[in-house]
Order: sequence, then C-alpha cells, then structure tokens
Amino acid sequence: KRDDDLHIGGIFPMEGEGGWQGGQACKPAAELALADVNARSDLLSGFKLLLHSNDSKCEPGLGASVMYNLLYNPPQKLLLLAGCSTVCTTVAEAAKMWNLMVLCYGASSPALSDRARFPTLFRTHPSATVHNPTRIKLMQKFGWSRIAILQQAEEVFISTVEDLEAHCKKVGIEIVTRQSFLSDPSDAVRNLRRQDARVIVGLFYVVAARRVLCEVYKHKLYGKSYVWFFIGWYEDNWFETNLEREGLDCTAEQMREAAEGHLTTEALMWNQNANQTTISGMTSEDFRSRLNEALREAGYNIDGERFPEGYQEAPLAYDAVWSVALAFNKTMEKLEKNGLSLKNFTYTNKKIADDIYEAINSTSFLGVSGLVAFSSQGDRIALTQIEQLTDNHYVKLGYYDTQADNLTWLDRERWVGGKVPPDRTVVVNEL
Ligand SMILES: CC1(C)CO[C@@H](CC(=O)O)CN1
Repeated sequence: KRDDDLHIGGIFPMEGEGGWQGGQACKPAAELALADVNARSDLLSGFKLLLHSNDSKCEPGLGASVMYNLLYNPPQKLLLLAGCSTVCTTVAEAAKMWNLMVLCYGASSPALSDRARFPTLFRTHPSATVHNPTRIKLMQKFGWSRIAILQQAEEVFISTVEDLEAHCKKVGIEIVTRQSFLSDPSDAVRNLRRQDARVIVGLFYVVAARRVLCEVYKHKLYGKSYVWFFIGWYEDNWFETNLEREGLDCTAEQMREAAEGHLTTEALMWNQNANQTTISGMTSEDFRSRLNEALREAGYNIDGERFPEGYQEAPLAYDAVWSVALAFNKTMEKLEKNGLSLKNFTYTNKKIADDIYEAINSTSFLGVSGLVAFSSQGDRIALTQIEQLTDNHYVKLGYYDTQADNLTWLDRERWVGGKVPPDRTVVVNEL
C-alpha cells in the first residue's frame, strides 16, 4: 500500500426514487478531475489523491450510513464530497465531530448557509438564494415595485422566499400576496388573480411548474399584462412534455401560449467564455467533450434516452476536486514548515483541520464552472443568467454579477404587448 496516498470520501446520488440523481454525471466528472490533479507534478508534492465513493440515492439516512462506513473503514479520510441538499445537511452536521471538511457539489438549499450548524461546509453549488438579487435587479430595471410570489411548500423554496422577501423589503418592493401550495396550485393561482397580481415570481419543481402553467392558462393569468419569473434549470421544453402522463388537462398549444414571454433566472455552472483556458488547461468546451466521452464509457449517451442526471452540475463536481487538491497543496506547504504533512491528520486533530479550513476558505481559481470562490458561509459565489421564452425558445437576455452589481444586458427582450407590462392596473384619466 503506498503510504503517500491522500484519501477522501465521495457520496454520490446515483440511483433512487426521489430527489436528484446528479451523481450519474458528477461522479465521472469528479473522477476526471482526480486523474487531472494526480497527473500534475506541481501539486500535492508527490502524494496521490484517492477518492472512495458510495451511492447515497439522495437519501439522508443512506448518506449517513455511507459516511460512517467511509469513516470507520481504513484508510482514514481527509474530507468528504457530497451531493443533494438533504444528504449534505446530514453529512455536514455530523462531519464536524470528526473535524472533516465537507465539499458539496450538488446542494442548493439556503438552509446550508449556516456556519453555526455547518462549520466545516463549503459548496461549489450556489445556494438557491443566488437568484434573488438577480430577480430584484430585473424588477428595478423594468420599474416593477409591486410583485406576487407563488411557491411550492418545499423547504428549499420556503427559505428562498424568506430571503427574497428580505431583499424586497430592503429596496421597497411591495409583495402584494404570497401564495403557496403542496401539490395542487389551483386555489393559489385563483388567489393571484383575485389580488390582481401582475408580476409573479414562481418557485417550484418542474412537475408542479407544469400544473401551475395549466392553471395560469385557465385563469388567463398570462399575456401582455403579466410577467412570470420561473426557475431556469428545468429542461428546455419542460412546458410541453409529460402532459398526458401527469394528467394535465391543457394541450401543448395552450401550455406554449401561457408560457410565452416568461423570464427565467439560473446560476451559471459552465464557464461562459467557452474558449477561456481554466486552471486545468482545459476550456469548458474541452471539458464538455471529455465528460461526454467519460459518460459514454460509463454507459450513458448524451444525445439519447440514457441521458445522465447531473450533467448541468458536472463542472461543479470537477471543480470541487480541484478545490480540494489546491487546498491540500496549500496546507501541505504550511505543514512542511513544521516537519508535518497531511498524513499526520487524525479525526481528533483540530489544528490541521483548521489549516485545511483556512486553505479552502481562501480558494480562488478559474475552473470549468467559472471563478471558484466561497463566501464566509461557505457558499459558492456565482454569476446568474437571465433568459426569456420567445416563440418556444429560450433567448439569453443577460448575466448578473451580484458581487460587482453588474448587469450585462443584451437588449433582446420582447413583450407580448409590445411594451413592458406594468406591475399594476394603470388608470388612464380621460382628458
Ligand atoms: C439546480 C439543481 C437542480 C438544484 O437542486 C440541486 C440538488 C439539491 O439541492 O438537492 C441540484 N441542482
């Protein structure tokens, strides 16, 4: 057994019923990164980084047992990679007891931005709250100061709405009504009409989004007098698929009509400048073709039925491994000054854990997912992208850099009525 190996645990959601099976593309991406960092002679001074992976099925209980198996079976692990908000919550809450850092590549829940509960958590996946400054920026750009919120009663959306409400209060945007539903949105949508809501932020998973859109069609809450903000990470034709299977009594044509013109916000996960060389020497497009090759070898195919879940997030897993390698490299350099190395780490060694924490906390490099850096809460700092559905296609409208408060706008927006819809009924006084 070579003793110059450094070991980390990897918890990937591969197969399961609920949640996100993003490990399908994220595990191959992490393994690509392992090969790349281990091929670098200038990293980890001769040590090899080894990843010990297991499937969590995106279930917190299974994720916890996978974590215990990784910790109680040799070799000793230095850090844990994990995906899925529910699994990261469980793993990150426990890992501090073993002085282990946890790096989450697939967790969007705002609840994870809590250093008190998760003192050793970092995530290359941005929190769902990253959309909110972008939504506010757009409302200010188009003069909307009276909005409504429609949300599914899920933890991630509840905490995202709380963050959005705080932002709105700060900038004087009035929330006329906040409607939530468990699975049937019909009452909630009817109440939106009753409150004369015109600019509506919708927060729900994609199946619920189709139900909302069909209700929106029935209540005519769309067209030139309405603006909808939807989440941007649904599949491109989400509004016209699975209609029969999900028992929707709207036709594809009706869904398209109701969807026309809506805006979406999403966090950028692939470096936008496709030919910009990143720390690995690859551009994000080079990464895409290597990932596609690795996925084909793993039995998936990109242009077909066996499309892997987590493809969108794969750069986050790739960059998570680079974050670990660079942080370990920095820590090794520091430890070597005292004649120590990461091989001296034990689950009770808080001193070395603090060194690793400091190294990850000061991460800053250009990865295939863009600039990789973390906030003081361990959250990924990310750009967001704004799109609009026009003639059944998503058109890029612009990008927003929250840190710099810089909106890059492409002036491609189009409004059904030919002008920006007002956020309230406009009374025209007869002269
Ligand atoms: C953008 C999305 C789909 C949000 O959920 C993440 C999974 C989770 O938060 O559990 C994966 N990425």
